[in-house]
Amino acid sequence: MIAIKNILVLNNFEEPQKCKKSDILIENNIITKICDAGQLKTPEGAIVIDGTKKAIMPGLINTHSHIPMTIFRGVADDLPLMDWLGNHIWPLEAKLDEEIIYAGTMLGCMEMIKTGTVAFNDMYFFTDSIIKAVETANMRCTLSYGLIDLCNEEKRQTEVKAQKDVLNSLEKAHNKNGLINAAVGPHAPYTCSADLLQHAHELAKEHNIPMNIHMNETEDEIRQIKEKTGLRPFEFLNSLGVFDDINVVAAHCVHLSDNEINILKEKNIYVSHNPLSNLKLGSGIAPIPTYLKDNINVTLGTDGCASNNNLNLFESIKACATVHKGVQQDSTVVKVSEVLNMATKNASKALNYNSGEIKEGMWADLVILDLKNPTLIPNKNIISHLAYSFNGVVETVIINGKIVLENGKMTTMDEDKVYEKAEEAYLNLVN
Ligand SMILES: C[C@H]1O[C@@H](n2cnc3c(O)ncnc32)[C@H](O)[C@@H]1O
Ligand SMILES: [Zn+2]
Repeated sequence: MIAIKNILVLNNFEEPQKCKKSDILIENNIITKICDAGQLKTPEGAIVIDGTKKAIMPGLINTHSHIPMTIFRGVADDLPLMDWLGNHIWPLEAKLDEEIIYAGTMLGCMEMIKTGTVAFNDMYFFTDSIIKAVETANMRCTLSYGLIDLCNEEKRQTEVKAQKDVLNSLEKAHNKNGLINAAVGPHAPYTCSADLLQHAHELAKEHNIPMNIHMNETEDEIRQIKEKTGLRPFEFLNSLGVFDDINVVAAHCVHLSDNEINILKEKNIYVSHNPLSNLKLGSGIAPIPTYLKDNINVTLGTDGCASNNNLNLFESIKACATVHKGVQQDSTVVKVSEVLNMATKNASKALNYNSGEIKEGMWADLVILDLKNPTLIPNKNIISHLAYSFNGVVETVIINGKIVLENGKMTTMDEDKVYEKAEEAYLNLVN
């Protein structure tokens, strides 16, 4: 049990004036009580956190990452997507092994936790190593294996077999404490055959799990699909039935026609907006204000550390809250509450979680901020600061009712060892 006393609860992004100091009780992995400050009787044996001069917010949820790619930080800067992937990232990924993946995932979990992220939706390879690291870190996640067949029948068969093993591992991991969840991850329309996309869709439906896919990131890939199929990517996948009856998290969604935006609406597709990756790779800027007007579900992601180059979701929040104002020359678009909801409750809905808000009965996935932080002062407008000024350095993080970061220190891992292993992994990757 954890009792948090006299803390400012940031549970209403729309009406910041209604946020007040309260006491919170966590039992097992659930928030069981929220009451006025001073009203909670501390249960015997509870860990007590004094929340004076602190605030608590829902933990952030990153809906698009490639967590082991922390090891790729800085390896291929200032290149466009296809050159970056084909000539730099994929050749290096051919050298990956279980140790590199484990080291990269440990570093990624540490970075996310220290910057207030409690859960992430990931697509990568070597899923067993990722599971091992995430279990050590005690993070919540939805993991998918990146399916790529480049329209080659032999490769498709290997991918289908690998996918089966991955789902078995993920099911076992999920059964331990529910922290690890499965998704299917066809990489993108330009790397997957129609058969592979349909196979992934069938699996998602059969297992009642989401699909995680890169969509319409660049004009170049859209041209490729149009040449091959006569249709734009969303139209092509829709014609295959790939969006039917499942939750789809579509990363990027930078360049969409009006008809494709209608497909987003009709099929209730969740957009994972990755503004910093799109800016760095020169891909473009997604029309988020249009999506918001159309009531499309928008969430936020970082993408991997070779295109961002960090996993601090507060940076993506600020980018999202500012870049669209500049592009549209309209400072009223993408409001603070909208962008904070993207990183919390919208993401929770996309991934079928019970978090993203601070309410009785919800999972205890929470982040405590020390208000004695220069980027949060004056302490008056904290919710505005979360979007525009906060540097992301959080004090305490609770995931599934367990304290994983305490006064800025990881409780689940030896930080120096993680840094050392990540340096070693980098050398093994590039040499
Ligand atoms: C899982 C595979 O996805 C690759 N990847 C990482 N970031 C991106 C991106 O922005 N667009 C397309 N593909 C991406 C990663 O390197 C793996 O190969
Ligand atoms: Zn990506």
